[in-house]
Amino acid sequence: MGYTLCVVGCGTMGVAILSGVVASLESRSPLSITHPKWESHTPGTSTPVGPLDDTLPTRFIACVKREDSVKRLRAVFDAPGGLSSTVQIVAGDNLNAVKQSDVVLLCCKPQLAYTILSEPGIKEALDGKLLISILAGVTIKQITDWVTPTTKVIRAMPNTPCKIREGMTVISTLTSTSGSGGDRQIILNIFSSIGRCRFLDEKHFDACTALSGSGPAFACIFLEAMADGGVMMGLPRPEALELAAQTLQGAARMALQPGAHPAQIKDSVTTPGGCTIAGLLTLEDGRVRSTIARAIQVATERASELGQPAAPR
Ligand SMILES: NC(=O)C1=CN([C@@H]2O[C@H](COP(=O)(O)OP(=O)(O)OC[C@H]3O[C@@H](n4cnc5c(N)ncnc54)[C@H](OP(=O)(O)O)[C@@H]3O)[C@@H](O)[C@H]2O)C=CC1
Ligand SMILES: O=C(O)[C@@H]1CCC=N1
Repeated sequence: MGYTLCVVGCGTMGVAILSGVVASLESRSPLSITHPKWESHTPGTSTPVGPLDDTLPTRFIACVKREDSVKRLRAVFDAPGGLSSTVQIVAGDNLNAVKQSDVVLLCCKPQLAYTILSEPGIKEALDGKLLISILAGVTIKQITDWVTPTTKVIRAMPNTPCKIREGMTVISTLTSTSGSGGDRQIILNIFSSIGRCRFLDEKHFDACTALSGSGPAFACIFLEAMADGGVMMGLPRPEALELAAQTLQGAARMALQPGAHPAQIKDSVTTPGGCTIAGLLTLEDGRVRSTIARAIQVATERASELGQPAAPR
């Protein structure tokens, strides 16, 4: 019942995904999370208290490189409401973790993927398992070439709001077999528990990486700039940030309503001769639309380079 999910390279995104998935499981009732065991540690308890289907993880392992990072993750997971009892954290032992897992989430830097997958025994430990890569710029074909043919390689592009279960994840599978049946359900269950998720052809992945993967950073620049404007006009900083963040959230939620369109939302705010049109014209004078759109274009082009060997300079 349930399965073990291992995050290899548990940094910013690994933490975001694990936090979201475990929080999602904890919000279900009755809940069954297996407290992890590790060879050199006292075995933890495993006390399922209710039914779970096989497409949900019940045990979690987070792998990092440095002992320092174990401490850092402990601080994250030991925080009030943290996940210390449900997530086993290990440094420098990817092989053991992968061996004990059914599904592996690869969350290291793109340039480390080959090195990690080439560690002795890893390929064999991945035999027949689901390997989900969130690496920017590294293709399914590249990863497939680095593992054995029985490993089912999936590509996903999540974003940091997964941490609060407001993520956007795009998923791609190269073949119908690697994304079929139970596997598809496993992937959907992981990523739909931490936000929205949709399947898209891999050819769109670099654009998705730029738009939704990098997007929280771009959105926060806009958010900060709005708040700065409020501060310039005398608003206290905390209130300015709250107003900006909630306004962006509200507008985004309206845009996600069925049949909604951002132009219609904009127009509905824009009273003829009013203050909104005055502000909008200033934004247009600053070429805000093409600047933002070009940022996505440039980020897409850069994403496509990330999985490639560095060109000589
Ligand atoms: N940041 C983002 O918003 C997004 C990132 N991505 C992709 O996610 C991936 C991770 O990004 P991010 O989370 O920001 O990166 P981080 O640098 O925060 O995390 C990388 C992690 O990999 C660990 N690591 C390094 N070497 C090894 C190793 N040999 N074995 C196991 N773990 C190792 C590091 O451990 P240690 O701390 O010990 O060094 C670190 O915890 C990237 O490929 C990126 O393209 C995708 C979508 C969004
Ligand atoms: O900046 C990056 O390369 C990663 C990928 C998407 C978000 N962060």
